[in-house]
Amino acid sequence: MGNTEHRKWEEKSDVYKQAHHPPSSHAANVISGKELARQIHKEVQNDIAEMAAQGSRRPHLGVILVGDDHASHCYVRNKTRTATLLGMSSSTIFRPASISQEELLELIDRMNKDSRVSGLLVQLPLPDHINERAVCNAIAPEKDVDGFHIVNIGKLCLDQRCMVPATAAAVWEIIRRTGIETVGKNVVVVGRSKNVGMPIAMLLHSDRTHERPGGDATVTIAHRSTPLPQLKELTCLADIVIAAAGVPHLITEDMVKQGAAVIDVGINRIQDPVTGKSRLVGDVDFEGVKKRAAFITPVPGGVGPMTIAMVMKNTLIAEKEIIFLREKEVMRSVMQAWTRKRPTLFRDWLSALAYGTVLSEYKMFRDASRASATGGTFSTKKSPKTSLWFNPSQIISE
Ligand SMILES: NC(=O)C1=CN([C@@H]2O[C@H](COP(=O)(O)OP(=O)(O)OC[C@H]3O[C@@H](n4cnc5c(N)ncnc54)[C@H](O)[C@@H]3O)[C@@H](O)[C@H]2O)C=CC1
Ligand SMILES: Nc1nc(=O)c2c([nH]1)NC[C@@H]1CN(c3ccc(C(=O)N[C@@H](CCC(=O)O)C(=O)O)cc3)C=[N+]21
Repeated sequence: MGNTEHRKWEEKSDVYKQAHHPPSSHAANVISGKELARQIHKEVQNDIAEMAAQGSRRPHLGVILVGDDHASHCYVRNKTRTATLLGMSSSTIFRPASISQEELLELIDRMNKDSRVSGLLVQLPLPDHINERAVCNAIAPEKDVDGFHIVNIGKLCLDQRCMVPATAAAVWEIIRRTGIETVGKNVVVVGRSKNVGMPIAMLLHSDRTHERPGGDATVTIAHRSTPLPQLKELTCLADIVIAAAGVPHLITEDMVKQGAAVIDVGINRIQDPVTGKSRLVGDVDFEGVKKRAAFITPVPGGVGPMTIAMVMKNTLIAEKEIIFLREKEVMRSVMQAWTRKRPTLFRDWLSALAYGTVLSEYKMFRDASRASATGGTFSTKKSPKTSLWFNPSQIISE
C-alpha cells in the first residue's frame, strides 16, 4: 500500500479511528429476540388471517420427533405451540430411538405425499444409526422448512431463492430489523457447521443484488482449528461477531471491538458455580462483552425465539408456494379448455386474447408470491380475488 493510499485507509478505517479516537464506553443495546419474534409472529398471523378470509386453508406444520431427548421435546413443543398461536395447525409424530432408517424414510415419504401438510421438519439430532443427510434429502424440498435438503442448500450457496435455514434466517432478521449495517463490514462467524455457521456466513457474505440478496459483508469463518489468539485478532477487527460454536464464554470482552454488534447463537446448559443450578448460557460472556459492544443478543431470549419465528415464517412461505403452484396448474387447464372449446375459425385470436389476460394475471400473482417468499410484503389486494382465472372453485364448478 502506497503512503497516500495508506493515509486514505487510515482516514476511512473504523479500526484506525477506533484505535486513535476510542469512543466513550457505554453499555450495549440489548436486542430482544423475544420482541422481534413477536413482530414476526404478528406478521405471519395477519397473513394467515388474510388467507383464511379469502377462503384458503390454514398452513400445517408437520414435525417428526425421534427418541426421548428432553431438549428436543421442549423445542418441538415450543414450535407446535407457536404454530397454534399464529393460526396454523400442526401435528407431531413421535417415534422411538429404535426406529430404523428405512421406517423413518417411509414415514417422511407419507408426509411428503400428504397434501394437508404444508411444511415438514425432522427434529435433529437423530440417533447414531440414522444417516442425517439421507433423512434431510428425503423431505420434499418445497416442504423443507428447515432448509436442510441438498437442493435448498445448493440454492442458498448459489444465491437463489430458497428455504433459508431458520437459525441463519433468525440472525439475518435480527441484523436487518435492528438496522445494523453489513455492506462492506467485517463479520466473523465463529462455527462452520452446515446447519448453522455455514448458512449464516453464506447469507452475510453474498451479493445484495442477487435473487436471494446477501449482506455484502467481508466474512471470516473461524472454527475449532482456529487458534484462540488468532480468533481474537480476527474478532477484534470485526464490526459484527456471530458466535455459533457451542462453547460457553468463548467470546470475552477483550475480543470485541468497541461499538461492535455481537450475536450469540450458542445454547449451552451449564451448572452455575454459585447456585449449583443448571442454567442456559450462550457462547458470549454477556456481562463483559455488553460493556464494549453497541448491540448484543442475550441467551436465553435472543436468537432462540427468533429461530422458532422463522420456522413459522418458512411454513407460511411453503403454503403460499403450494397455492401458487396450484393456481399455475389451474391456469394451464383453463388455457387448454379455451383452445379445445372454441370453433377453429376463432381459435387463434380468442386464445391470443385469453392468453394476454391470463398472462397478466399470472404475472401479478407470481410477483405477489415472490415478494412474500423473499420476505417482502405479500399483497393479496393485488391478486384478483374475483378473477375467473384465479379462483379454482369457480372454474371447477363451471
Ligand atoms: N439459537 C438457536 O436457534 C440455535 C442454537 N444452536 C446452538 O449453536 C451452537 C452451534 O450449533 P451447531 O453448529 O449445530 O454445532 P456443531 O457442534 O455442529 O458446530 C460447532 C462449530 O463450532 C466450531 N467450534 C468449536 N469449538 C470452537 C472454538 N473453540 N473456536 C472456534 N470454533 C469452534 C466447530 O468447528 C464447529 O464448526 C450450539 O451451542 C447449539 O446449541 C444450534 C441451532 C439453533
Ligand atoms: N430440525 C431441526 N431444526 C432446528 O431448527 C433445530 C433442530 N432440529 N435441533 C436443535 C436446534 C436448536 N434449536 C433451537 C431453537 C429454539 C431455541 C430457543 O427457543 N431457545 C430459548 C430457550 C429455550 C430453553 O429454555 O431451553 C432461548 O434461547 O430463549 C433454542 C434452540 C433449533 N434447532
